[in-house]
Amino acid sequence: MKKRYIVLENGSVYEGESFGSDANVMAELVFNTGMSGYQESITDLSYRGEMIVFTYPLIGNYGINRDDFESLRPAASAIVVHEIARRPSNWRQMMSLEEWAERMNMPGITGIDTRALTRELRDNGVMKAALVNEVTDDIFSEIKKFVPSKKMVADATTKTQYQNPTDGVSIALIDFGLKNSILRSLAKRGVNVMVFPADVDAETILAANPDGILLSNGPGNPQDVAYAIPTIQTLQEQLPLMGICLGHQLFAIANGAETYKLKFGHRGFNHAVRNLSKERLDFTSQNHGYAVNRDSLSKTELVVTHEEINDHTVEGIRLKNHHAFSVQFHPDAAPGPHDAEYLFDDFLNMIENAKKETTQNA
Ligand SMILES: NC(=O)CC[C@H](N)C(=O)O
Repeated sequence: MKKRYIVLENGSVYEGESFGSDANVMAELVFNTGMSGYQESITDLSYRGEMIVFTYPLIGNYGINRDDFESLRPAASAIVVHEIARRPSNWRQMMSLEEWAERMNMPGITGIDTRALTRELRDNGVMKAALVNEVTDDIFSEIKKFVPSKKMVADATTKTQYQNPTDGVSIALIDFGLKNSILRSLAKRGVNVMVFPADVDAETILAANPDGILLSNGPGNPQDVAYAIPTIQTLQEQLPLMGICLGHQLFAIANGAETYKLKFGHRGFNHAVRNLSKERLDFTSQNHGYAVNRDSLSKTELVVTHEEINDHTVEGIRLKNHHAFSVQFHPDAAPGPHDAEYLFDDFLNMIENAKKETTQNA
């Protein structure tokens, strides 16, 4: 195997061995604490522009299967592992992670002390980094100069509108880089899903006559998706609305709140979240580097509904006097626990109640 290096913007260099593509890449280096679920994470479009360090020491031990894709190609820029499994074994396995990385041209590095690397990221915060074949003299200045794309959502979203038609309730899903498991969660509930590109306007959505609006997860900084804000503002006045992850952050911004970048984010699936109204704790699947600023909520009509139990960051909000709420975590799970899936049912109930109110007031 060929030697490869991870070079961090703070000057640290880690040596390992290449798998998959040996192209040089620059991205933000983040860590994921899931003990499994690498296939879902690597293909989750929210990871665009990010290189994932897996803290679990053996990655790839059950290979790649047909069912767990969150999108059909790798979304992460590269992956960093302590040890890539050489002999994966699982009844669902189609091929090894290594083989898939090669086919998909995804760069990877193995043989890294991921514990030391993660500690660096925890102490310093997430950093820009390069995965390279050679540590050149000018690599550090190149990393410093590297600016992550502000068009990640535009690159991840669907280019055309499409539908998963059923006779059920109709939900317009705005795709900021959606995970397949959101579609799976809606399909399981018989929802007629209409998926729209991220830059859709409110008129186009309203013309399709949906019963509710769902804002998906997605990559990058929510402040780079300012073009979606007027659409959200118009739609929340007319229809029940739910937001997930990036969709949650955009819903917050649309209502006057602010977002900020977390030091090292939440990426894993053992993040316990308290539902403040039900006094209920759920283990949740998370993948976010930004969060809603709690202090900024005081000047809005938003209330906090969920918080992370360790760092108390805002994990859910709702809009007073409206059928509209959002969560920072993934009720669709994948990877991770299904504790929070009830939120899709809450949303469908909300849509039912809103319909009843409209009929009563008519
Ligand atoms: N999973 C997501 O939707 C992530 C939202 C946003 N890109 C963040 O990192 O905070």
